[in-house]
Formats: sequence, structure tokens, C-alpha cells
Amino acid sequence: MILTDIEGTTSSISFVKDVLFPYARRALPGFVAAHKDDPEVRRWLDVVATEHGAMCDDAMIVETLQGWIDADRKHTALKALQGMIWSAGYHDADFTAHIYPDAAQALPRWHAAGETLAVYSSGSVPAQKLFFGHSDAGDLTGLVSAWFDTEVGGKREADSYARIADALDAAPAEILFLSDVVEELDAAREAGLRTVLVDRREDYPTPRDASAANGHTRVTTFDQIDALR
Ligand SMILES: CSCCC(=O)C(=O)COP(=O)(O)O
Ligand SMILES: [Mg+2]
Repeated sequence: MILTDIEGTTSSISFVKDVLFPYARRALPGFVAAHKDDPEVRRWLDVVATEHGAMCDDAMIVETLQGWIDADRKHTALKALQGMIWSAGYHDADFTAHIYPDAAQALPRWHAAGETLAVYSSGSVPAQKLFFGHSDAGDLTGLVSAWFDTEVGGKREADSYARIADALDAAPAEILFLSDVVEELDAAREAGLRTVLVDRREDYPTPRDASAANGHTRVTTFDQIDALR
């Protein structure tokens, strides 16, 4: 069973930072003005307001969210709202989601070999489905059996991986977790998962050496994972 991260693992960090985040930042004021009374939108805006001290209007909430985008905060409320905003971008074909060619080839190969594939990303589950559904390699959602976001817990917390193993009805050691972030891999290993550091030169120009990899098996492309499954 393979559990994969998205940004920096299946797909480039620069697509997320240079395409998705600026799109959400620009669209946020208009999106909030148009949808502030939709219950699902209001719920997340109120979460932001509460964190901001409760006494804040929608303009202040928008400013807070834009600050969180600039700081790359992986906050569940921000990620839920970003997912709703990106939906228009994908449906209007403003962009398709980047996927590394080696990942676009490996995922169907693993799926065809009977491997169960799951995704765990800070992006909300709807955003993950949009991402895989509108990738450069077409609709890949049919390859993925389960989707997890930070509603299951933070990616640097071991308990999140224990919950994911439970949800997948798998022993932790049956799951191979792929990520570009060593702290996420540390948390997964603490929960008993097997781990692989995906250390792509396009995202990380300086290779992470053995000490930076902190004992996690290190690969630079998905092809190298075939031998580890
Ligand atoms: C899949 S939604 C776009 C990516 C995103 O917003 C994000 O925060 C990705 O973080 P990851 O956990 O996949 O590194
Ligand atoms: Mg990542």
C-alpha cells in the first residue's frame, strides 16, 4: 500500500507556489464577497475569525488568509477555501495540475500491479481530487482509493499516520509513505509506517545527504521506488 504526499513529491513545489497560490490570493476577495453566506464557506471564515480574536470583519479575514498564503501556512480552513477557489480555475482550464512524468507513469503501473494507492496532503480532499482530476497527465483520480487531508491531523504528528492506517484497515508497516519533507517522514516512521524521502532536484537543488535524510530511504524519482515496494 502506498501513501503519497503531493507538493514536492508527485508534483512540483513551483506549480503550487507560482500558479495555485497566486490564483487563490487574487480570487479570494471576490470569492468571499460572492460566497460569504454559503454555510460551508461561512464555517471556515468563522474559524479564521475565531483564531484572529473573533472581532474581525470579512475584509480582515481576507487579509489574514492572504497573509497565510504568503507564509505557506498549512491551515485546514485556508486549505478548504483554497480548494473551493481552485475549482473555478480547473474548470475554466486556466491551468492543469503539474505531475512529474515519472510519477504519472509509476502510479498507473503500481495500480495495475494491484497496489492500493492513497494520498495524504495538506491540500483539502476536494483540492486533491481536483488536482489529480485535472493533471497534466489527465484524470488520475481512478487510481486513488483513499484521500486524507489535515482533518485527520497534522502531517508532522505520528497520530495522524496511525489514524490513516486504521482508516485503511492496514497495519502501519504495510504502508509505504512518500514525502519530500523529512519531519513528515519522521512522524510516519514513529507510527510504524515505512518511509521514502523523495528528493527531487527540481524542488531541492541541493541533495539532502544521509544526515539530512535522517535514516529515510532517499530517491530522486518514482522509478526508484519500484524496488522498495
Ligand atoms: C493538492 S492541493 C495543492 C497543494 C497544497 O495546497 C498544499 O499545501 C500541498 O501540501 P503537501 O502536503 O501536498 O506537500
Ligand atoms: Mg510535500
